[in-house]
Amino acid sequence: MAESPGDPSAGRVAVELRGITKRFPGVVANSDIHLRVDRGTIHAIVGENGAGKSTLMKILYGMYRPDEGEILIDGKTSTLHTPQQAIAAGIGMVHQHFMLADNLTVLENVVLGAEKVAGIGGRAADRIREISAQYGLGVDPGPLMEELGVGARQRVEIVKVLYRGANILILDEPTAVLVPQEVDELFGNLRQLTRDGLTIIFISHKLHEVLSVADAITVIRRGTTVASVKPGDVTARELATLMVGSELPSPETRESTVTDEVVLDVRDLSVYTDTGRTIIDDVSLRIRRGEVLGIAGVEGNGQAELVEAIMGMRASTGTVTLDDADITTWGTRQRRVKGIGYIPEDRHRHGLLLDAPLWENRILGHQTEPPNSNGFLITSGAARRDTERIVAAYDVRTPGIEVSAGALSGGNQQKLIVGREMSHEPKVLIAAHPTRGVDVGAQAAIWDHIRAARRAGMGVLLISADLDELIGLSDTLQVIYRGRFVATVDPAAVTPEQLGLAMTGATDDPVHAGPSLEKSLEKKTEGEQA
Ligand SMILES: Nc1ncnc2c1ncn2[C@@H]1O[C@H](COP(=O)(O)OP(=O)(O)OP(=O)(O)O)[C@@H](O)[C@H]1O
Repeated sequence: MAESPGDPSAGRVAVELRGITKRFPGVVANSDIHLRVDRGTIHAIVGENGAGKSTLMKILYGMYRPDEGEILIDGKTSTLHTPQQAIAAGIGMVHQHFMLADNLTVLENVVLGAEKVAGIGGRAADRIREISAQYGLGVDPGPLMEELGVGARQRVEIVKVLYRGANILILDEPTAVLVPQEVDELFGNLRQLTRDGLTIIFISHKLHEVLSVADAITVIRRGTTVASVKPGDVTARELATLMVGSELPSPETRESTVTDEVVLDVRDLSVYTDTGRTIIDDVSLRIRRGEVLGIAGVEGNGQAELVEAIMGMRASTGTVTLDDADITTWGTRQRRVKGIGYIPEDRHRHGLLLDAPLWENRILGHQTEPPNSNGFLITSGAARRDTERIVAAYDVRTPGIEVSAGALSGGNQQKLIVGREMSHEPKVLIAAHPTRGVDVGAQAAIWDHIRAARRAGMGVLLISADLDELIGLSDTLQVIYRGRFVATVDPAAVTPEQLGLAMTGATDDPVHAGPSLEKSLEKKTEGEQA
């Protein structure tokens, strides 16, 4: 339907959704959604886990067909039944998990699949430079993707959708993987894009960021739009209340529960690529009972490899001791049974079987442990009952434990994994981004669970891109840069900005410069031997 003549908003509304409803078996994911996004603005979509944000964005990008409702782009009713149709209508999606191939150049990645739109080779490279210059994105078509950091990769994703002619960009939690400086840069880029008339729609759980960058905010709750607000009119607290009906939590942990008993001792760990490049360079760490050791670093500096080596998923040199056992040569399963819990960074590759029901996912990785097994056989009744318990204790929003894990919203998948790993009362929890993608309410609940387990003596290795979380939960903080620990930071004295700076390799700031843990470990070891 065309807009009515004389409508004062004529030409201003880039996207209008009228009465969008989308049902999945047992769930109404979107129910009578109404949304108006003005052209040339940044519009944030917020809401608790499972509220229906991703579903709505997938409808707008042509990945799902709505059961009811109408989509208007620039005032015209549009049929968006495939991403191709959405792209033709000027809509682009910047995914959170970058869809870029590491072994190709920026040019190749941008052009991939779009050759028909703008040609290839020199012409395409020129066009990339042009787009990059127009919006101040600083993207050069030449380098290989693997040479680029996270912020730069995200800008390549943005160039990629602009190259395909998008003027409405959807970003799914774009800041989840960025350090504060990169977040500022991204927001600068987004503002530049809107100044040039583009429209940005983004999903976020970080309410302070939403308030600082958005021109308008729409709140979705239980599948429907419950409020549309201007950032100047609400506080983060009010926004949280609109979303989840609870107040903003704080990760701050005041009491210390650190003991003298070392539970995990990693010495001289190195990891190499197949071609012999060093990814982890002689790293040592110790975690004591009741201690959270946080690792801060820009993504891609070796934290993923460090975790995988400690879990026995990746070949490494050095030694790993858990309690009194040298587990250096043990497989991943044995390490889990001995008491290492693992919340993986990539929940789809390492954490869940998306096609399997929730209760089978409860068993995953813990096949030989109670309540999943009696030592010989899988005890599915007990596993089912325990899944019900986890669903209740961790507030996993699901129609039941028989639905497949892939049908849960991202945040609810994460809650299931955290619940499963905590259920086995691990001695050590290796937690990579434990609250990534979960809403403020669930985040507080996960922090509480981690704090309680720490009080009971669990040691935690925490990797997180959320610097407030790292600073708030950690007893000790190490900064990892290019595969090495480059600084030890006191979480009680550092600000997120200072920590962000340290993560980029700067070491002249008095707050984070200090003796490295490796050095202090060496000293301690010498003392012990003497
Ligand atoms: N493919 C699917 N099949 C069945 N149910 C689904 C599917 N995708 C989503 N759902 C359900 O629809 C509801 C909305 O999910 P959606 O992913 O849109 O939430 P969200 O707001 O993006 O959550 P999060 O913040 O956790 O990412 C949830 O109850 C979810 O379980």
